Amino acid sequence: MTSKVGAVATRTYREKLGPEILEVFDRSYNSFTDVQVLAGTHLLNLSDVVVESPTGSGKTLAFVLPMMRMIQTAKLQSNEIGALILSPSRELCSQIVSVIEPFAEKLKLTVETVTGGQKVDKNIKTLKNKNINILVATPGRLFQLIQHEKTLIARKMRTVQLLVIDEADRFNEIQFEDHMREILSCIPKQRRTGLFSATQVKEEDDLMVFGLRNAKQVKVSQERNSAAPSSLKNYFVECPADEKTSVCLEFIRQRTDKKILIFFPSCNSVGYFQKIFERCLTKRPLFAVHGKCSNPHRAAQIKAFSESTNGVMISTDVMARGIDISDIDWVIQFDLPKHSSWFVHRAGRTARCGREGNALILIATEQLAYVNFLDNHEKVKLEEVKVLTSTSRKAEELRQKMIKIQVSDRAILEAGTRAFVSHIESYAKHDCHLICSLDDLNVVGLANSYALLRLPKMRELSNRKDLDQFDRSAIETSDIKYADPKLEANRKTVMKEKHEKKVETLAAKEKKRREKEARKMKRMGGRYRSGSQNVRQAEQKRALKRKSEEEDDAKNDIRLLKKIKRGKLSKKEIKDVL
Ligand SMILES: Nc1ncnc2c1ncn2[C@@H]1O[C@H](COP(=O)(O)OP(=O)(O)OP(=O)(O)O)[C@@H](O)[C@H]1O
Repeated sequence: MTSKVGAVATRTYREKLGPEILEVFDRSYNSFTDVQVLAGTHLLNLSDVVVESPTGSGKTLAFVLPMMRMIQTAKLQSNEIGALILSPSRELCSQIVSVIEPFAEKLKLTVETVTGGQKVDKNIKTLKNKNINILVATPGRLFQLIQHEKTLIARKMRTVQLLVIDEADRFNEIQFEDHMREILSCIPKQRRTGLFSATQVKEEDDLMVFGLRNAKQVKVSQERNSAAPSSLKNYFVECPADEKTSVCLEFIRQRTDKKILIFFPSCNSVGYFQKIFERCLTKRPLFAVHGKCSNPHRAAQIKAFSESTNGVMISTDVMARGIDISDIDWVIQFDLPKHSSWFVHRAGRTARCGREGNALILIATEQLAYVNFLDNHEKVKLEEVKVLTSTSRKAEELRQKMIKIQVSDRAILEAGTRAFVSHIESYAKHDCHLICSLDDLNVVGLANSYALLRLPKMRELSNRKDLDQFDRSAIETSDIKYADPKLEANRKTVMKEKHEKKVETLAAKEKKRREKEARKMKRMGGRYRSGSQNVRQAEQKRALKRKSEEEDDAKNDIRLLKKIKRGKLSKKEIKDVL
């Protein structure tokens, strides 16, 4: 990496750090990187800093070195916390601690971490009983501890000289805002604050939340003002959506001696493709991590991948930021990242600190606009490559193989469906939906890349007209068994119970229907009966009425006849009668 910082500034900075810190630094490094001199100088001059420097440019030491010096000169008591470092993931926290430890050992300072995945009561015991000079924490866990022990934590942190926020632009995401506010309420305002990231927040009010005072802006960029290091070559390969998995595998197969990191959109995608890749890349060491794995598993997988020479790691964005594995040759992105700023962080897992590195993103034909977007908005220029060994015939052969793998174990069938669902859900939320919308995505093609046997019903796909192009497999999925005998036995029991419940429900429905029908007939019958009854009654009434009318007529006639016989009828009356 060519340095743009002058020799005088570098020398002055070295002198400020003091002999003990330099002794440890000189054991591992020949010279400072630019960001280390620029950011370190400002912090030691007691200025707040907002630092933006490409991935892999040495930002960790850019805050660790001045931090150690600040604590050393503050002459803290053994149980006083001098610095608080916040980082978004437990892996990054442990990575930062590993950089701090050699310096802490030399200066006889103590470092502790509080992160997710650790037991809360263990964290509280550590805070209560241990001497801590440097605390490295994930904001979520520290926030949780403050909820439990605010007084204790505020008391422990009243001597904090420096607050460092690593991957700072992440902390502007909604879920961190409350955490940040609560944490800042526990540390002194007269501290120094340093924000570090390869893609820094720009808006003033986004910076306000961190309590900065007259912060110095440190921007170290290389060509085209990009957050990507100049030693990183970025590529894209255009492929039909239904050939993505095939292209990805062919690309890996062509690089048998390379260490490759592949980003998938979700935990479920990582879980599913781990099972597929295990059966397709049989000779390659394969590793997988995602946010739902336990701490020990994640740490073990990352360590094993770091130590491998040609390993393939499939991961979610839990490895997208900060993770420092120096000899990754290729980073592959299976699909667009959820946030476009993450593209640089993902790709920046390679080409660390001046080393060469390559990154590839798989772009479906309908996503090509993303290439220009990256060029214009993330200052990242992508060069097109072809994966000539991947053909539509090979993609279909792979799809058939993936179907066979799913048929061999229901757990993989279900993992594939969950993976596809979470892929679509993630895609529906990415921040470039104006240029790469879900509506434009070839969902049926992507479903074939996942080798789905059935298209799952999803709210996100409910209005689509193209789903009937999906070739629904003739395989009866309900016949696919779990490979795990216990799961299969349980499934059979569940299916039997479901069947019996269904029979019962149908029988109950039928009974209810019959009863309802009977009641209806009864009502109808009654209404019918009462109807005919009424008719009869009406007829009877009419008959009675007729009868009484006839009787009245007969009586009138008799009365008239008598009048006529007695000559008592007037001419008019005779006329009326006739
Ligand atoms: N002065 C230096 N000389 C040589 N290598 C260095 C120097 N400082 C740091 N490195 C190495 O460079 C690599 C990247 O360092 P670091 O992880 O701090 O970069 P970063 O800028 O924080 O990257 P990211 O943005 O991905 O978090 C590490 O392997 C580190 O050991």
